[in-house]
Amino acid sequence: MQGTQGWRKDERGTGGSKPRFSNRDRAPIEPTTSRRLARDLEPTHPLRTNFSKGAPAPKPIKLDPSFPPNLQPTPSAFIAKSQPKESIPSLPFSDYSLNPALKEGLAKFFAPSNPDHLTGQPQPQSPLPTPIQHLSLQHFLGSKNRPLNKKPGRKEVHQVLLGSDTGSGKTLAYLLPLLDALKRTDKGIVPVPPTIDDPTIPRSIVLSPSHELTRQLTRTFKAFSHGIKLSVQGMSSTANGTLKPGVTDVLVGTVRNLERLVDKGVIDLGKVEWVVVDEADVLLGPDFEGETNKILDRVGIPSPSLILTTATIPPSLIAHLKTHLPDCQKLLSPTLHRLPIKLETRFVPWSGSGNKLADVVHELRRTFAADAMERRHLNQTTNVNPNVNVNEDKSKILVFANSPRKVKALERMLENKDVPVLAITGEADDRARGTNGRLDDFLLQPGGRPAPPRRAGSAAASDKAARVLITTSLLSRGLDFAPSVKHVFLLDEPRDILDFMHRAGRTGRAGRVGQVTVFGSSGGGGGKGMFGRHGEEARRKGMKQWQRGTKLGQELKQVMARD
Ligand SMILES: Nc1ncnc2c1ncn2[C@@H]1O[C@H](COP(=O)(O)OP(=O)(O)OP(=O)(O)O)[C@@H](O)[C@H]1O
Repeated sequence: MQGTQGWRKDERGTGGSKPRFSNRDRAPIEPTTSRRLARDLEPTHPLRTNFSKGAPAPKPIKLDPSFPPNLQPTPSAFIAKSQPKESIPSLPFSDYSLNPALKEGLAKFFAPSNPDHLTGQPQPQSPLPTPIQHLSLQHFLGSKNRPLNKKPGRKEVHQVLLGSDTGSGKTLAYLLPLLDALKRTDKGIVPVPPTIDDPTIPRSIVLSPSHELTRQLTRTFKAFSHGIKLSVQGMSSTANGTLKPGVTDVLVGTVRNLERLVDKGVIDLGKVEWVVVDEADVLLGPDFEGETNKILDRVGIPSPSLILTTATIPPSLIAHLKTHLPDCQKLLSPTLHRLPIKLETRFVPWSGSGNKLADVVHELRRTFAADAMERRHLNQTTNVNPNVNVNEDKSKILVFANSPRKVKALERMLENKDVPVLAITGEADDRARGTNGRLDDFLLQPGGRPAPPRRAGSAAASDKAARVLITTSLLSRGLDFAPSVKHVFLLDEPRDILDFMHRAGRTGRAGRVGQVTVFGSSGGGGGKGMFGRHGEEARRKGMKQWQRGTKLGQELKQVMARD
């Protein structure tokens, strides 16, 4: 099983990064040493500012009529809780006051379904909670060391922001306390069996920005819901036929789908006790804020608990919190706004041949060849189980382009060269049809199990497995890609620093090694893109200096300082 190997040392056993070389004998790619992009910015993060009790009274806050009355700011605004100064302890999951069924669920979730592909050895059991999981579990549930002082019979209402880097386990950080709370307040009474015309009445809703993420989150929830005997439904498609009527404990869906079905009367939000806004920087950002607010507005219970999760905190989210959720507690892991620890960044200049796509294809092939050599070397030097088919774990590459046109162009080129490829853009017809289809070959399934088999005889089943997925930012949010996705290629420079972090963060997840390759950055020397001339500088001086000197670093600084 690959998915649950936890935060352990370099899996390749290579002892860290080594100098890599770009294609066709061009300039060497600098080894990257550290990925902590914003190390020196951390202390100035506005959300880390502690407002002591004696601080001057906050200015009056403007109310926003588009926001639900129950979530309007209150006079106690801006009394932000300070972050714990001590380092995050690493208690096992068993030390938190978590429902026993969830503890069992965790053991199963992390239990190896297969021995390690390469060695055939059993994999390490139950990893420790990640920092954000610790912060969340301690906040919501308490632990043996620091039990919570809960007043019996008093309704708990939470407003919490969970902020942590990509791939750091934010899903479980909210899933566990949510299911625990739903179980505690579950009355377990079904008064009258619902009829087919009755609406679906969720006790909690989990909002996600895309169908693909909705399906993946639903699977993760289902991995736990059976043991704890709670019901979970996912709005996996735009059709509403799959939703069961009556009370459901968790409903996962995109904001658009949810809004549509609430309008149609298929879903009734009158009993929602908990709202989770996953990818809160997007869903409460300019593109989705209106729709998300409308949903929050229609939640019937006056003060539902609210959990926001994010890997990046842009100014828009800071502004939203200040205006609408001033009492929201910020649980921020020390790794927030950093690239994952084992993610290596490379720059590959264009060859100057005028055919950029050919350069990309060349780099794809070079990368696959390098991975194959590495695997062969590993096979020879480690105790490989002869019964294991090492081909199963061939590496995959996720390519991001900025436009569907470019996605299509690269897809055509790869197909012409007989490279099996999967291309997904927002325009793809089948995105809304209820399954992730071939995308599942690239995604991690709960507990690291292999992707569900396709129906025999279907076109997808007979396809040669694709090892290249090309997409736009559509798939850059929240999706948990399989460990075999070892590389992310950025065909175009991302629009901004936050986009870069989300795209790059699809690999190097859960403490694994990964590599992000940025094309064209060091070739031009004066480019307008995010990396621009700093790419050249990076190549010359190495990554360390680049982190301090680039637009990337400056943008991040501005994001932090603006507030
Ligand atoms: N305590 C843990 N130890 C080891 N692996 C874990 C742990 N908790 C979660 N994981 C695994 O880490 C991976 C990433 O988790 P998850 O998708 O929740 O990250 P995330 O922080 O939500 O990322 P993103 O910001 O990209 O949405 C998952 O495969 C998950 O199973």
